[in-house]
Amino acid sequence: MLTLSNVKIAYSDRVILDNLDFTAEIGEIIGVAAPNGTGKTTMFNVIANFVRPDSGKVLFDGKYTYKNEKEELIIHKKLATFPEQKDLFEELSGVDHLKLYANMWNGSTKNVGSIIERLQMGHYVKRKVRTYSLGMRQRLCFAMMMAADTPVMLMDEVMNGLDVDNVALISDCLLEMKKDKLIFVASHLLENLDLYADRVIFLKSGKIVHELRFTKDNDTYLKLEMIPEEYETLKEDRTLPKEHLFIADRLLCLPFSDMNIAEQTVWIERMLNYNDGEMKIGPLGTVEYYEKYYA
Ligand SMILES: Nc1ncnc2c1ncn2[C@@H]1O[C@H](COP(=O)(O)OP(=O)(O)OP(=O)(O)O)[C@@H](O)[C@H]1O
Repeated sequence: MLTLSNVKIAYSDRVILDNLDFTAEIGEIIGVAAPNGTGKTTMFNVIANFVRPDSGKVLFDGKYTYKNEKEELIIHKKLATFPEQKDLFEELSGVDHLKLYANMWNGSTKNVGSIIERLQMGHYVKRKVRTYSLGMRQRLCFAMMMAADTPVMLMDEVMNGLDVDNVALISDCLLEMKKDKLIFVASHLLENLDLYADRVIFLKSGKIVHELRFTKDNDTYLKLEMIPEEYETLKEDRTLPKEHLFIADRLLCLPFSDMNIAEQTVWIERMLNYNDGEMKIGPLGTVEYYEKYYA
C-alpha cells in the first residue's frame, strides 16, 4: 500500500534518512522508535510530502507518487497527519474541530457523535478549546484523526500529555481502528507500543536498524538483571549460548526457544543465584530492543 524506496534526506551535512526502503500494508499499526532528533518526524514529513526528499520516492497503492498536484491531491485524501496542539483554534469548540476534519476528509459528520462518546469527551467538547487542559487537547487531536477516518494515518507523539487511563483508551481505539487502515505511531512510550503495534521499526543513523514483529512465533528468552561484573564472570566459563544478549549493561537474555528442557532447567537453576532468582521468560519487547540499540 505504501512504499518508500531509497528515500534520502540530509540537512546541511547531516544525513537524517539514508536510502530508506520500507513497505507497509493496510491493517497494520507500525510503531516508530528512536531517540529525540533521529528522524521520526522527518520520515512522516516525507511520507506526507511536507518535506521533499533529496532522492528516492514515496509510492501509494503501487501507482501514486507526489509527481504532480493531481496525484498529491489523491494521496492527501487518503492520508491524515496528527494535528499539533498549537494548530488548534482557541476560539472554536472541540465539536467544531471534529466537524472540520470530518467534512474535509470524510465528507460526512455522521460519526462525530460516536467519536465523542468513545473518547469520553462529552463533558467538554462543546466548550472553546482555550479552556482545555493539555490532556483534553490531546484527546481532541486524536478524535480529529478518527473523524478524518483516512486509510493512512501518521501519528506523531499521539500519547503526549495523557494520563494512564487515557493512554489505555487511545490504545484500545487504535486497535479498533486498524482493520482498514495503515497507522504509524511515533512514540517514546515504548512499553505501550507492545500493546497495539504489529511491528516496531527502530531508526538509527538514517536506517532501520531493527524491525520487531509481534507474532506468536517470536523467540523466547530467559531474562534476568545482573551487574556487568557478574556477567563477565559468567562469560569466562564459556558456556553462555552464542546468541545471548547483555543489554544496556544490565539485562542478560538467554535464547530459550532453541534449548531442550534439560538445558532450560540447567540455566534456570544457574540463574537462581543472581538477582534473588528474579527472572522472566518471554520474547524481547520494544524497551529491550531500544536499550540494545541506543543505550
Ligand atoms: N528543516 C530542518 N532544517 C534543519 N534540520 C532539521 C530540519 N528539520 C529537522 N531537522 C533536524 O533533523 C533531525 C531529525 O529531526 P526529527 O524532528 O525528524 O526527529 P525526531 O526523531 O522526530 O525527534 P523527536 O523525538 O524529538 O520528535 C534533527 O537533528 C533536527 O534538528
